Amino acid sequence: MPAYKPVTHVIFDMDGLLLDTERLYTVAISELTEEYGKAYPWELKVQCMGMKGDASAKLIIDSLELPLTVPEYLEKIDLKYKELFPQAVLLPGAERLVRHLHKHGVPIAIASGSSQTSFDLKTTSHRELMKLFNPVVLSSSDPEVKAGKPAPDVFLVCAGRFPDKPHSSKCLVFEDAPLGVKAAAAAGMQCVMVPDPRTDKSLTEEATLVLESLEDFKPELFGLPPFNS
Ligand SMILES: O=c1[nH]cc([C@@H]2O[C@H](COP(=O)(O)O)[C@@H](O)[C@H]2O)c(=O)[nH]1
Ligand SMILES: [Mg+2]
Repeated sequence: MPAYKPVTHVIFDMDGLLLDTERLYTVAISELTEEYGKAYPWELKVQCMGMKGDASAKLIIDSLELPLTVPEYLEKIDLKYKELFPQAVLLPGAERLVRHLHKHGVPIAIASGSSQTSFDLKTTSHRELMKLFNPVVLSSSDPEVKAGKPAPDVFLVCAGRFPDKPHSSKCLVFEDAPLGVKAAAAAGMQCVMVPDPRTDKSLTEEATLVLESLEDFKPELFGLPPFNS
C-alpha cells in the first residue's frame, strides 16, 4: 500500500475525466477513418488520449495509412467535433468533487491536451462550473506548453500559474489516460487515475491510486477536506 502524501492544490484532466468526451472522440474519429475503410481501434486510441491535436492526427494518419495530410485531417475532424462536442456531459462524481474542493478553498485547475476552440465547444453547457478552475491550461493552444502529454510541461506550466506557485509535490493530478499519468509522474506529482475499463493493467502502474469512478475518491487520503466536512 503506497503512502499518500498531503497536497494543497488539485489539477484535473478534462477529457474522459471531468467530461464524457472520450466517447465523442471515438464517434468522430471512427466516422472519419471509416470514410477510408479503416476502424479506430482502442489500442490506437489509448496511445492518442491526452496528446496535442496535431500529434494525435499524425499518429492516426500514420498508423492507419490514411491518404490525408495533418491539416486536411484536422479540417475534417474539426467539422465533426463542432457537431458533437456541445453534447458533452459531466462524468459521475465530477461536479460533486469540484464543488467540494472549491467550497473549501482548495485551488483547482484544468490541464488538458485540448485546444481553446474544442474547450469552448465541450463546455457549452458547463460555463458556471468552469469558472471555478484557475488556471485552465490547454496544451494545443498554449505557446508555453512546448510538448504535450506524456511530457510534464502542461502540469508544470499549470502549477506555475497558480498564484502561490506550489511545488509539484503539493499538487494532486486526476487523469484517465496513460499518457496523462506518465506526464504527472514526470512532473513529480501524485496522480489519481480513473481509467477507461478497457485500459490494460500495465498502463496504470505509474498511478498513485486507481479508481473506478471519481465518486469513489476520498479527499482525506491526500490531506484534503473530507466530504462530510
Ligand atoms: O480518441 C482520442 N481521444 C483523445 C485524443 C486527444 O486527447 C486530447 C484530450 O486530452 P485530455 O484528456 O488531456 O484533455 C484531445 O485534445 C485529443 O488531441 C485523441 O487524439 N483521440
Ligand atoms: Mg483525459
